[in-house]
Amino acid sequence: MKKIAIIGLGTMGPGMAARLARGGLDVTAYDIAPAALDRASAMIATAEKVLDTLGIAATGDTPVKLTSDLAEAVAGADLVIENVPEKADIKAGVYRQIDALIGPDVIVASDTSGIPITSLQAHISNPGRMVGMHWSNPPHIIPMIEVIAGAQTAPETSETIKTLIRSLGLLPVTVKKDVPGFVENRVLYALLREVIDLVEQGVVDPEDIDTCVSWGIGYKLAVIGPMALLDMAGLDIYNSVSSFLNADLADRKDVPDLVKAKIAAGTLGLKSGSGVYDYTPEKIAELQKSRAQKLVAIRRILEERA
Ligand SMILES: NC(=O)C1=CN([C@@H]2O[C@H](COP(=O)(O)OP(=O)(O)OC[C@H]3O[C@@H](n4cnc5c(N)ncnc54)[C@H](O)[C@@H]3O)[C@@H](O)[C@H]2O)C=CC1
Ligand SMILES: Cc1ncc(C(=O)O)c(C(=O)O)c1O
Repeated sequence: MKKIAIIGLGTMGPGMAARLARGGLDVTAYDIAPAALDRASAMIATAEKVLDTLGIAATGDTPVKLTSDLAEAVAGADLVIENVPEKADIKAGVYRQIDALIGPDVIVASDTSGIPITSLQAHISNPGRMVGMHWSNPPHIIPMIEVIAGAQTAPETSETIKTLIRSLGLLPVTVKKDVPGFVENRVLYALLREVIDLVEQGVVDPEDIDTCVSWGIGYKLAVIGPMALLDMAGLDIYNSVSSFLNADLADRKDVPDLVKAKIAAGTLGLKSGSGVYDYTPEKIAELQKSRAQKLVAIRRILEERA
């Protein structure tokens, strides 16, 4: 694996491009939107500084190349990673475009947050070469990457991606069934459903639930995984609490009203300056810097190299 094309340079693409290039890979990145290409250079430069802080030495010195030409991006690529919006029709259109430009042996990976790979690989002429490669945000800092095979993914395709992830010093997690949301987002969205419900019901304010989760279960889970936590608490305790609590937990099937109202108002979070909280441009810059510093410091401790 030498040459990688990244398609889509929004929230995820730039950090991923920087991380792969730091691993010695020859990365070319493409976006359909000129504004995204303009923003990408600064985002890649910021990610590179964080990688320096993480002590991840460069194994080559090929800088990420940016292009507005899809054919140029995928020319000679061994792997194409798709990072376009989480809309099945947009992704399908991109796969059809890529398919006409690449040979049958080129691996096509999707960073989809949870669209089953089996449905996406219907748009690729060699579906055996398509696989899910789900990074976590921010992709240059979080070392875990889910690898998901669709019904038609060849076992060697998944193996090649896992080998690549390990060669970068990152952690592949094999998702054994192509379920919506895979594993990480099934867990995260179970948490987010409950959190939003508690705020909507007036049980707790956003600031307090962030304190509760970050300094309670979040802090603990970084060291003790949830299955290990069951043993630490005692399965008898889980049995007692779950026998009355599970039936009371949020179970709504649709998008919560709080989120629908914010979307209707155009308040999407950091990207629009307001979401659950309000942000100034200065506050966003400060938050991104301090969050990266703290994530790097925690990662160094968890890797026992503080
Ligand atoms: N935002 C997050 O925290 C995470 C997102 N993901 C997934 O990664 C994928 C990308 O997500 P984001 O980076 O957040 O999205 P985004 O909306 O920030 O960026 C998507 C980029 O794709 C570009 N694009 C749209 N149509 C295109 C086309 N036809 N060809 C090339 N580029 C095109 C847009 O111009 C934009 O720059 C999605 O599937 C998402 O679910 C995965 C992990 C975390
Ligand atoms: C809210 C949210 N949704 C999806 C993802 C993802 O992993 O796809 C993330 C993330 O943090 O990476 C997320 O925060």
